[in-house]
Amino acid sequence: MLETHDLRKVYPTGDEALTSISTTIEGKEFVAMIGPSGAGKSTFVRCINRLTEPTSGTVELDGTDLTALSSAELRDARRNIGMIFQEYNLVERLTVMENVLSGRLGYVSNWAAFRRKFPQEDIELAYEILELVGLGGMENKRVDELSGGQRQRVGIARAVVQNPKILLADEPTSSLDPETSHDVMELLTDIATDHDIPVLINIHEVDLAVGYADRLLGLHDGELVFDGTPEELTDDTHGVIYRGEELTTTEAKRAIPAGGRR
Ligand SMILES: Nc1ncnc2c1ncn2[C@@H]1O[C@H](COP(=O)(O)OP(=O)(O)OP(=O)(O)O)[C@@H](O)[C@H]1O
Repeated sequence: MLETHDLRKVYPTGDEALTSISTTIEGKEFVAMIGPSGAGKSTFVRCINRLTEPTSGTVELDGTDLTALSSAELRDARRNIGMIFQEYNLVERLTVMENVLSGRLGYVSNWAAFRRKFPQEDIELAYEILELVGLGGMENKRVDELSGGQRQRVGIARAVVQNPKILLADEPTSSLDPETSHDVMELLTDIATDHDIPVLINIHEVDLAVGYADRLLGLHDGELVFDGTPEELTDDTHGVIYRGEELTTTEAKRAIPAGGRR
């Protein structure tokens, strides 16, 4: 279970990207964070694994406060957090298999990691996950020979091979065409369900969020102003998230978290 308490981020420029975000994500939930450009979606996702250092507040993963860890401890803890990036963050000149296995680097000794020697069971797991993401038989292809959608599948496979406790995705569909975006969202849904891993993504396309997520978190100006199901995203709540409007109906107010805009 992931829990954030009063998570706040102020960048050195003085921009307050997150005000005080408290929320919980658990089970096999597929959660999509939505909101206008600059609302703080990316900052929130990146604060969870401290790719961006939060200014204050805590992030607990299964009871461990990640914000209190030393950098060595954080390296170990990050094994539990799979991360999928907008621009894939793959090593282009390496093969699909080498990229996927890099998700196991945190589990092998430094020497084995240096020599890229992985146990047989890691290799078998990687094959299994490549099948799962629809890349069976492509393990020896170089990543720079793949399409954007295939690259993102490699990125997803690399995150899943870690056996993480949560999967985070920072704009996983932004670089993809609409059809491929649907495929990737479907894949993430299947992973949440079949692997029992909660998935948290931040996403621009509201229709994709509504079509696939179990739950939506709406950010406006660094404030969590909506926490509800896709069905609860009405014109009214949409206005709260995207235009900072006040709520007018009681139905909409039900979907606003404690501490959020009322
Ligand atoms: N490295 C940074 N240094 C200073 N300010 C930053 C930095 N990164 C983000 N910000 C600011 O923090 C706020 C939130 O940015 P963030 O990228 O988290 O929003 P977002 O909702 O993900 O936006 P988008 O949908 O456009 O990617 C914005 O005002 C942005 O300008």
